[in-house]
Amino acid sequence: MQNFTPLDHIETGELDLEERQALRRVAGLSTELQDVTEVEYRQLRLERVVLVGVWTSGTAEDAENSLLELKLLAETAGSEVLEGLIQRRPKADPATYIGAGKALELRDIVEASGADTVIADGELTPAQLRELEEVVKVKVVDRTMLILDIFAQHAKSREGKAQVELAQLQYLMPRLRGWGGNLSRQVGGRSSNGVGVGGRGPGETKIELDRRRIRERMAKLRRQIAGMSTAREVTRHRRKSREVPAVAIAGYTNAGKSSLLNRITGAGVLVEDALFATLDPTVRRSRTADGRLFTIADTVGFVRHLPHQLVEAFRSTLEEVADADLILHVVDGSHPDPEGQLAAVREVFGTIEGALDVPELVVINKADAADQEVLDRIARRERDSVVVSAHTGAGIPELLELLESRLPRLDHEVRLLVPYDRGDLISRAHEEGEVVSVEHVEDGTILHAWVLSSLYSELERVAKPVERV
Ligand SMILES: Nc1nc2c(ncn2[C@@H]2O[C@H](COP(=O)(O)OP(=O)(O)OP(=O)(O)O)[C@@H](O)[C@H]2O)c(=O)[nH]1
Ligand SMILES: [Mg+2]
Repeated sequence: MQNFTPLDHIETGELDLEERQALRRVAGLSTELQDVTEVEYRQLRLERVVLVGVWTSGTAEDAENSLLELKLLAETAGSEVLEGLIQRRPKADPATYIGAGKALELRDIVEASGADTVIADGELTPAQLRELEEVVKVKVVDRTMLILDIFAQHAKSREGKAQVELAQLQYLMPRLRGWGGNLSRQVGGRSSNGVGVGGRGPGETKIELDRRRIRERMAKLRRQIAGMSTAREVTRHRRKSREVPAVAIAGYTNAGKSSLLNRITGAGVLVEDALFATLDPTVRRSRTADGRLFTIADTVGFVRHLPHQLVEAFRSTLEEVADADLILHVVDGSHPDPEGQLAAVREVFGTIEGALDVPELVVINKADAADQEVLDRIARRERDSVVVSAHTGAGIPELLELLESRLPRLDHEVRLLVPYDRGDLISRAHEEGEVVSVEHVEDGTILHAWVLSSLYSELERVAKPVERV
């Protein structure tokens, strides 16, 4: 087939399929179907998809990587990928995304493979979606919709859910007119109660809402999100004012950010070989070898062409990164294109105010599975980097050492008599600083410790210097 490059290694594994069918059978026996969560319900719907991409620039390898990532995204959303096709052309066809002739070929492939959905590797205009759908005769979903869908499946917290819904509505708004009479089929999926890929969240029940009501809903969500991020800001401010240094783990999705957090803190954070396993930032407290307290936060993963609606909606979460004292930028050294991942993440950093000013330490992860040559190549390019494996623990001591050397130091030594009614200051010295000794005497506690400047100035105000200790 001229111009169309099938990717034969894109087939979904047999085991995967078996697992899914097993899941389907067991769940189907249950009489409590209405009780299963939306995510579980979603897994009952096995979707068979064909992927299609337009390759306009870059190498053939880039194009393949992009489609392989789309395959992972599709599988993360619960689909079974039947085939992947790429068309080389100077730019996407304004009418049908791929060329008209290729659209017909695609229709034949869809028919022959029994696919029920086509996923296009880009953001399509409403008209392109509609026209391609008319040719191929099955639902067409684009990359943006797919990512929004995954986020909708994974959002757990109230804030995360609100952020995703806002992003979905933003995506939907300009498409309301374009889809016209097709709207309910488009948004609601293919069956009457369908929540297929791209159909979750603002689906059926909201279709009847007119634009004005959607706008109202969006305004309400924005207010809610603003309220929730205020609460977070208060927490963050409190953390800041106590001068506990903050480390943020950021990076491409599936790079191993949560695994690294677990390795460093022993926190039981969900690790999954899935994209966007983490949507709600987890903050943990940890200590350096010399006892200094710091916080370390896991964050939502980034992906190439992260829908701008999502960047917007998740801004408050991403600001966590801009506020940190240090960013651990995790990259998967075993990925075919780690440099591309680093660049994609930095592009998102560029859109968050202040994020580029935060010192960044590149953590090249999955050393156990990566090519030594590739590891060396990245390490040469990224001068401020360390090679680790969250799995085996290799390189973690070096990482911690680097991390410690980058955190604000406890550079004030105090020997003070703290009055008994200020026991809180003693607790803080234990929490934030390094206590050498405490001794209880008649009129207070004699504290000998190393502390940060904030606590130092407060101690200076209320405590009396002592000679001995
Ligand atoms: N071989 C190998 N695999 C790893 C390593 N670290 C993480 N992984 C695997 O990579 C996958 C993703 O790990 P996570 O820690 O969930 O990655 P994440 O960056 O938090 O991913 P998202 O939250 O989805 O963005 C899992 O299957 C991990 O087991 C490593 O050092 N070596
Ligand atoms: Mg994670």
